[in-house]
Amino acid sequence: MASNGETMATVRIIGTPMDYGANRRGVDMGPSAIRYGGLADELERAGVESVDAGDLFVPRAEERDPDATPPSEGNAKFLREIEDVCSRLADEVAGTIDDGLFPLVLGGDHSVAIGSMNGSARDATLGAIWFDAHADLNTPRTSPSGNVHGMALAAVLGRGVFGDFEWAHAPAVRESSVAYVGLRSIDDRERALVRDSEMTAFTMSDIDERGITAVVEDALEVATTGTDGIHVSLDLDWLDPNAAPGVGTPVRGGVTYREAHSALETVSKRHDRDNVVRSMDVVEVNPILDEANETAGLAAELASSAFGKRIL
Ligand SMILES: NC(=[NH2+])NCCC[C@H](N)C(=O)O
Ligand SMILES: [Mn+2]
Ligand SMILES: [Mn+2]
Repeated sequence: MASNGETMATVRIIGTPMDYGANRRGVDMGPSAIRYGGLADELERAGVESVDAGDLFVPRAEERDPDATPPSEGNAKFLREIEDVCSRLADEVAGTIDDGLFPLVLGGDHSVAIGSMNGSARDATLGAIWFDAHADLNTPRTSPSGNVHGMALAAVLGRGVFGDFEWAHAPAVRESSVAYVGLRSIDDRERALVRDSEMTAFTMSDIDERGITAVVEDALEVATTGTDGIHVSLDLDWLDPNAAPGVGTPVRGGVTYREAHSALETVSKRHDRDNVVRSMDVVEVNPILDEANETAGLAAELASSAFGKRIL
């Protein structure tokens, strides 16, 4: 993530057009919308080389074999479809890192992070920063919706039934190395899970009080301490709906356009110094709900800020 591309590895874009985790509502069109929103140009302007691996194959649920294992686990909708996609995504991400490239995964709903993080954590202990309005820490037992995007982080951490699923649980991601930034919408049963966890949770109130830079610097400390590198997971509903209307689960009171850029620049500056970021995903862009592709364009811009784009 060097500002002028001196030390930044080539970025490999991996589209994952999956909407199963959001109960199939259009977020599968995110990868095309983000590309159309100017991702390659934005990266080029940041001085970052990129290659596009195209999109992972995501079968339509109607085509699944009716004799295969049951589609869901308890209340978790489309869990088998998500397992199939995330297992292949994990291989892609791990292979990309092996090739010395930097995986940038375009979602898709937030359950793609299960695949990205499992791939990134295959040969390394991995910290993470979760930029999101939501904690995504439900399990099939606690989820009010049954939507796996609200369980993505719980899956990676092996909580509840996910502890039995090798494709979901990444033991090389320790809870104490995960930091949330920007939380503001947590379900009743999820609140205790977050409070009792070993994760560090920076809410919107923390950002109000301390400013985005101090909070992101602390989050970087949490995620880099005792790990080989970090995963950056960017859910576009982290931003205020004024800036990012094209998401399935918008929540008022999010970060502004400027705060978002500033946060990712802070990540990028740290990466310039210490080469800490291993992988990133940009998720939850829903073109059906967007206004003239604004949210997808913003996703492209924010990715390039993360990779070193500067104003001057
Ligand atoms: N990645 C997301 N947008 N997650 C939204 C989750 C919403 C809610 N907490 C749920 O479990 O259904
Ligand atoms: Mn999320
Ligand atoms: Mn969210």
